[in-house]
Amino acid sequence: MGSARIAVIGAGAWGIALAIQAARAGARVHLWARRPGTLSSRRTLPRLPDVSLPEHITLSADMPERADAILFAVPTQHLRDICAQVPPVAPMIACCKGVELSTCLLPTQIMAQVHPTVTHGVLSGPNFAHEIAAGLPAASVLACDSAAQARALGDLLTTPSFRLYASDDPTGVQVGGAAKNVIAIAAGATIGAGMGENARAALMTRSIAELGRLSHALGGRAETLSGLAGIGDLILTCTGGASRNQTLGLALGRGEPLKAIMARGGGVIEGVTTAPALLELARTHGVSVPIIETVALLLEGTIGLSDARARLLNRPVGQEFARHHA
Ligand SMILES: NC(=O)c1ccc[n+]([C@@H]2O[C@H](COP(=O)([O-])OP(=O)(O)OC[C@H]3O[C@@H](n4cnc5c(N)ncnc54)[C@H](O)[C@@H]3O)[C@@H](O)[C@H]2O)c1
Ligand SMILES: O=P(O)(O)OC[C@H](O)CO
Repeated sequence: MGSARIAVIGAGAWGIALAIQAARAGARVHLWARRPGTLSSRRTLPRLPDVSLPEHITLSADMPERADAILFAVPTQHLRDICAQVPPVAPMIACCKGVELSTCLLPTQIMAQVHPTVTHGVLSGPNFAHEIAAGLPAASVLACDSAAQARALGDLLTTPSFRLYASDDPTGVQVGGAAKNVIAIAAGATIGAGMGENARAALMTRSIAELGRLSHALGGRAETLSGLAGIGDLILTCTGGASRNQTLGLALGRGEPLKAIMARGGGVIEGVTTAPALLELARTHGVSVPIIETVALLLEGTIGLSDARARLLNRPVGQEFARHHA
């Protein structure tokens, strides 16, 4: 059998990094861009200034006609529209991290509605695009309903520097990927407002309980949140300086208005649209998510920073882990 054919849909920072990684793993790569424009001529993106797209990666505004796997690296809010333009010729893997605001659906659920006949999976974990593009060591998770299918798809992208672990819990993996962006906004705001690193560590740790409850209520597993797509990505996004979500939180914590921060651009900041969607999802399932709720209220302007701080600090202090009853 010849080399695998991988289609990457979306030529932003993450799409380019994934295309480079797929080529590094030996695949023939078709990278779809909405507007190839200057990327075609210069083979580089302002958001990834040290990276140039290898010539053997095909960059095109045409959708792929054949592939062994199709990776979607587009903003979650546009996944449905873009997915509908892609022919269902291969398993589809969501590489975006978020929840659709209009439906409260996770990326694989959106893809399953649009193209019910193909396999759906998700790739998520602690991965900054510029480091993956540079070939620095990293690990991530590829989840499908079937672990064997996840393993087979993961093998298409795995190299010694990019270790893809298989999971059969796409729901837990997607809750982790979506929610860590919201928690990173809170973590940034904690630091920006001068509350200190102890506070940030407490917030990150307590969020794991929140995300575990949500995953469980949606049919996923709480333990998935202790893996790469949960705690792993939470650590990276809440503490790594390159995170857009954390950077937005830092500015909010310093008192900058959301509108002014968003006007600066700098790429998609998924936590802003995901916070209200996750909150609605949690309310629908009767799950208590105080950190996510506080971020959502802060972003919509219903509460200010001092109210946000008070909401979290004035909650009753309970038992850290409730004993499980048989
Ligand atoms: N950048 C990272 O380090 C990284 C890592 C892992 C996952 N992700 C996830 O990947 C997804 C994409 O992030 P990114 O960093 O590549 O973003 P980016 O801002 O670099 O690029 C966004 C991409 O979406 C496309 N796009 C923008 N608006 C659109 C619209 N209206 N309709 C259709 N397409 C549109 C752009 O053309 C571009 O290809 C997000 O869900 C993000 O959370 C990013
Ligand atoms: O820059 P962020 O905050 O969107 O985070 C990027 C990746 O999701 C980190 O895994």
